[in-house]
Amino acid sequence: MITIDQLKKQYKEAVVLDVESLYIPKSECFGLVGNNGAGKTTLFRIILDLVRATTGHVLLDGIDVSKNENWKGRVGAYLDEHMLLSYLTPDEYFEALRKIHQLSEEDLKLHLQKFEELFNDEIIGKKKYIRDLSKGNLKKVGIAAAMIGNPEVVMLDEPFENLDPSSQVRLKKLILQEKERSQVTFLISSHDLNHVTEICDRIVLLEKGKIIKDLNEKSKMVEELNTYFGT
Ligand SMILES: Nc1ncnc2c1ncn2[C@@H]1O[C@H](COP(=O)(O)OP(=O)(O)OP(=O)(O)O)[C@@H](O)[C@H]1O
Repeated sequence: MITIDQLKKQYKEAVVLDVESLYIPKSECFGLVGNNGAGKTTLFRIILDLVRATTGHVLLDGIDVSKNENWKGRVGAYLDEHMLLSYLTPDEYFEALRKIHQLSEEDLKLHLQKFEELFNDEIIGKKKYIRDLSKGNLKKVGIAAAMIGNPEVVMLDEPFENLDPSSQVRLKKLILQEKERSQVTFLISSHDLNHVTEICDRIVLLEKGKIIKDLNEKSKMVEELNTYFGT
């Protein structure tokens, strides 16, 4: 589904990403881990064409994301709060996205029902602007927004960060449900090794922009990552 080939990102002399080759198949739950500055967000931003690679390319089912717009309706993402419209309430924001994705009111209602447990009665109908939400609740709005319109690929940067423990468990359940029900391909970057190893089929470890481990055996994942991070 996603093919990455000879991808390099350089800022002046500094090479911050250098991925020779990476293939992410449909419906894989792909985890990306690495220390601060390893290049995780840069990789996500290049896949979303928010940042242009210095060399190489990212293909989504053969479409070069930097040369063609046709992939955009198939991918949902939440990287940070800059992706939200902070002057709207969550209800207004979801309504705007409903129109963009040309969904019926019933479709949106059904979509938001999936997030009822995660929202914990803090998000919908509260007449609070997005800019005034707590960090965890902001994240919940962003994740729900990323998944509107049944995208085939969902990219989440640090989805567990700032969520309370029960919300973290609810989010894991939701991701696994969506993967089962709709064969969504998830790309998840995280510093939370427990969560990411629990839900991901495969974990790639980045160090200084390079892939140094590509793990897909559950038992080995935990052991190898704990050894690497000294946890
Ligand atoms: N616009 C930019 N100009 C110069 N360097 C940049 C720019 N954007 C990112 N970088 C550098 O690229 C490297 C990778 O950053 P990136 O944000 O991708 O790391 P990360 O793995 O997501 O880190 P973290 O875990 O801290 O979020 C860092 O050294 C960062 O300083």
